[in-house]
Amino acid sequence: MTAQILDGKATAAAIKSELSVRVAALKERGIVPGLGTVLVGDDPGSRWYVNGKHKDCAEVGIASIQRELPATASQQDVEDVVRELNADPACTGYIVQLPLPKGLDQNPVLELMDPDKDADGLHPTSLGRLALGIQGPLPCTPLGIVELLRRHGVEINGAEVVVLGRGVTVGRSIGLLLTRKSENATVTLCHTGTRDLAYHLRKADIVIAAAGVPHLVKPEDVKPGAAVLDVGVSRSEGKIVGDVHPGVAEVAGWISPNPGGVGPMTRAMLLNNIVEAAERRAGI
Ligand SMILES: Nc1nc(=O)c2c([nH]1)NC[C@@H]1CN(c3ccc(C(=O)N[C@@H](CCC(=O)O)C(=O)O)cc3)C=[N+]21
Repeated sequence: MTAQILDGKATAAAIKSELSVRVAALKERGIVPGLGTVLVGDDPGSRWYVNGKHKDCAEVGIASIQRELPATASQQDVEDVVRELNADPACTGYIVQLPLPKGLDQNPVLELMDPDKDADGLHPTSLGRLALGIQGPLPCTPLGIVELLRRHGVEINGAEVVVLGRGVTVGRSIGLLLTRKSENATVTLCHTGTRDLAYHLRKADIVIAAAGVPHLVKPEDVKPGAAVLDVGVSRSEGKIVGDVHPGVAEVAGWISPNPGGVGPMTRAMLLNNIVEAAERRAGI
C-alpha cells in the first residue's frame, strides 16, 4: 500500500483563490486588508519566510506593510514598531517574525500587540480565546493541518490523534482545536518525557509529528491506513528533513509531503486570519 498525498501546495492554492474573492468583496466596501511583518535582524531563513508572506499577499490582493530593523535594534525600538502597527489603520493584522535576535525578549513584544491584529493566532489573548471557545484568530499551523485533513476527506470526528511535540506553535495548541465539538477528536500529546512513544503511535488514526526530531516516526510504529502529518523542519546539507521516516509512506493511508505539505498551509492560514479579522471588523 502506498499512502495518498495530503497535497498542501495544491490545497493552499485553492484556499488562496477563495480568499481573493473575499478580499475583492471587502474592497467593494472600501476595506483593504493589510498584512504587516516585523523582521528584526538579517537571518536569511527569516527573511525568506517574510518575503514569501508578502508574495502570498500580492497574489490574493492583500496590501503589504514591511518593517525591518537591524540586529542591533533595542527592545524599545522593536516595541515602538509594534505600537506604530497597532495604531496604523492600514495594517489590519501583523506578525513579528520569530525568533527575535539574541538579547531581545519576545514575550513583552508579543503581549504589546493588539490582539485583534494578531495574524499568527499566538497572542496570549488569542490562545485564551481558543481555550474559552471565543471567536478569534487561530494558530496558523494547527488550522492548516485541520483544513488539509478536511479537504482530503480524512475523518477527524472520533479519531484517535497522537501529537508529537509540545511547542507553542503546534503541539501545545492543536489539541484545543481538535477537541472542540466541531472536530471531536481524542488527542494524546506526546513529548520527550513520554515513556513509550511506539505504544501511543500504534493506536493513532492521525499522527501529527511536530517534534523537530528527524525521522522520529518509523514505519513499524504506524497503524496501517493512518494519516500522518509531517510538520518537522530539520535541515541536513541544505535539504529539509522531516519528523517522518520515508518508509512510513508504505504503511500510512495518507501522508503530507515535506516540503509541500503543512508549510504552504501555514502560509495560507495566515492570509485567512488577515481576511477574517478584516471581515470581523466590518461586521461580515
Ligand atoms: N511569527 C512567526 N510566525 C510564523 O508563522 C513563523 C515564524 N514566526 N517564524 C518561522 C516559522 C516557520 N514558518 C514556516 C512557514 C511556511 C513554510 C513553508 O511554506 N515551507 C515550504 C518549503 C520551505 C523550504 O523549501 O525551505 C514547504 O513546506 O513546502 C516553512 C516555515 C513560519 N514561521
